[in-house]
Amino acid sequence: MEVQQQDRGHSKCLLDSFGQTQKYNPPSAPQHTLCTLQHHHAPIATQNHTHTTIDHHVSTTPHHNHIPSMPQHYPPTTVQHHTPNTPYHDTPTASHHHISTTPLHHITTIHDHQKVDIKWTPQYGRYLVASRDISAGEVLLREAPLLVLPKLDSNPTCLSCLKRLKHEDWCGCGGCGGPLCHPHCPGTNHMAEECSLLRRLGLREAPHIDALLKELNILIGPLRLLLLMQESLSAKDILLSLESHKEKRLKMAIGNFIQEHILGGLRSRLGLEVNPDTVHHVCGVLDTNAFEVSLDQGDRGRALCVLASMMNHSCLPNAQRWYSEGQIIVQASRDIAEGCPILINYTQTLWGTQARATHLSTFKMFLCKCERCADPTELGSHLSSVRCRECDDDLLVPPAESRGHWKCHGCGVGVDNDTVEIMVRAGAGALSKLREADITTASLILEHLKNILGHSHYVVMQAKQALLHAIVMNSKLQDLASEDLKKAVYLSQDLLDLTFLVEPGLTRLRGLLLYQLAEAHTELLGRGESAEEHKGGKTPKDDVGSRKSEGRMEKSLEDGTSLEGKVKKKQEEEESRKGKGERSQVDGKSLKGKRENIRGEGESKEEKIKGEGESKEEKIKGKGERKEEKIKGKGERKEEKIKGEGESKEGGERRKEAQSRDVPISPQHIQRLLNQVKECESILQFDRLLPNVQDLSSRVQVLAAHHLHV
Ligand SMILES: C[S@@+](CC[C@H](N)C(=O)[O-])C[C@H]1O[C@@H](n2cnc3c(N)ncnc32)[C@H](O)[C@@H]1O
Repeated sequence: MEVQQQDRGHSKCLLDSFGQTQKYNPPSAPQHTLCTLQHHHAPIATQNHTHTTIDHHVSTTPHHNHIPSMPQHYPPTTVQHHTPNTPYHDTPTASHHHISTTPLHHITTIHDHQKVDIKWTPQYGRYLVASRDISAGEVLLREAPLLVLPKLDSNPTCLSCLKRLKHEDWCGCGGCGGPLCHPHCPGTNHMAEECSLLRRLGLREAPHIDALLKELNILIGPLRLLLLMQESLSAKDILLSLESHKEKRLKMAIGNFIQEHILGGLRSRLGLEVNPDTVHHVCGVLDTNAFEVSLDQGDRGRALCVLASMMNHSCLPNAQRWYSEGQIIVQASRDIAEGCPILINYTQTLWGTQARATHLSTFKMFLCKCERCADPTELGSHLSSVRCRECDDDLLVPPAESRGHWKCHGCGVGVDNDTVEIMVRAGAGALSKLREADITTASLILEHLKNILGHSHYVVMQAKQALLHAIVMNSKLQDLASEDLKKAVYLSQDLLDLTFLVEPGLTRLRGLLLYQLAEAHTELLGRGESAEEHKGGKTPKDDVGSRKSEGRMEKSLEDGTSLEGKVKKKQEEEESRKGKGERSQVDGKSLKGKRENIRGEGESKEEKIKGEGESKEEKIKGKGERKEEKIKGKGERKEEKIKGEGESKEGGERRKEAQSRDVPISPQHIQRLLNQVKECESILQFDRLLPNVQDLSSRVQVLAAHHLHV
């Protein structure tokens, strides 16, 4: 496709041949999606003028007990109020607010099997609920985004297909000079109107100037939204109805940034006459509602999906989203009963409570009050707890109140928040070095972090994840020592245990960990070796074993505070919660069967509870030994600290011993591996990793045929 100059004096965009009615309409999007909004065209402002006027008034001022106004030209429907059998207990039940949810409703009804409704409460705003019982793994909705945008960072990104480009390695659009991956890029996102406005930035004249690319990067999102609003009344109505937290943001640093750089940039650099209110609103809409997505080619971008953006947040979610073939897919990760909210995680599973709270209050303007946030131990995972330097044996647990002291369960010492923050910051600094680290470096950093923060902290867990990644994803497994492969097996099992507490269900993280576990195990089995199993055998002390430090180890399973106790309790809770779920049958399989699959790896509940590292009996026996070790070990540990080993000598030796011990391959090993790969394949069905999983699955079949003689 050739880039041509237009008569009017501004360039014709590469994508002109797609025509106006195709704008923002991803090729694979079904006809009945939001993209049909393009039928309602408003005239496009002429670009011959020095200033283009985009002047929308934002009428969505959030108000107490007042539902944000929605477009009027749709028949109003009644908002359903939340029923009290859900985590949203404070929902009003008496009052009846009326709201036109129709633009959103319109989207929900386009689906053959409508599974979601929209509800509203003053505290939570609008949110999606399941309109019938849903089983884990079910797809709840698919939606083509209204807009797709580059990710907010300074790297050049193809304006049309959003491919991330190497710094000097891109061609400039013949019109505006903006980055494109190829003159014939098949993407559909860089449109004529945008192209002619961006020309004023001067990228054609100075294409590789960092400052200009950064400017482009911050302006492109709001600009695309403003152009869409100008072009389509329906889109405008919908966008104005989305939450932006404009009023709150105006009082914050982000408000000043938008005023100065975005409003200023749109006006002075692109020559647009824009209403400040509208600009603040669209920026807020993007920050509040757009999802960061992994695009099909693997690059990151932002997608604004109207219906999916109605999902509220929980740090203990029951749903997750994927982006595949130009659509957002929302999938239940756990069973969801009719009327219950569909909740996704706006943050990361492996972040501690303070990190999650900072993100949510800064970018999403709310404080999460979920079960995990309310529990200082984070559901027994101790992801935020740090190593107590005083007694060296136990963990400092965060205070229930934000101002209180962190308390050690073992020696009772109290430490203030600032001290802990310094420790965490020191640890988090080391994490950045882990991104591209090789196995040796990643192992060293992990040991260093354990030494600073203890074994359970989220920074340490992220380091474990990075080491696992370095072993399984960044290396040729055939070239690795069996030691490293066994390490990968232990790390993935440890992280799987953690997800059972803080992210139960059929989640991407579980799928990824199962994949990594199975890859490492398959390579080992191919060598005629096996890793010491998590259940049945003992896990090395520095992994699951040591996450329950001595103090906590002394607690029995029954009191529910040890890791096993939590896991057991969780399983029991799931069991009783699922009692009702038994009635629902999917593919002839009971939910119980599914649950076993979730908990997975083909083992019985009994095995799981008892098998997470050691039997109860061993624990009781171990108690005495540990006490003894504790007394005698103080001196040793001091010495070890100086040496900076970060784990007890015995622990290290036990780990090495466990890793190098020959474990005979049994049919159970093979069966478990088959189950893991099968589960992983079903979890990652929308993930870009799927081809790798399918390849692994074939290799496991061959291995199974060999070992099971089938
Ligand atoms: C993507 S929107 C979700 C839809 C939104 N509730 C609405 O009415 O438009 C994100 C916003 O929803 C609200 N929200 C989401 N999860 C919440 C939660 N767990 N508690 C309180 N507010 C929440 C916050 O205002 C947040 O900025």
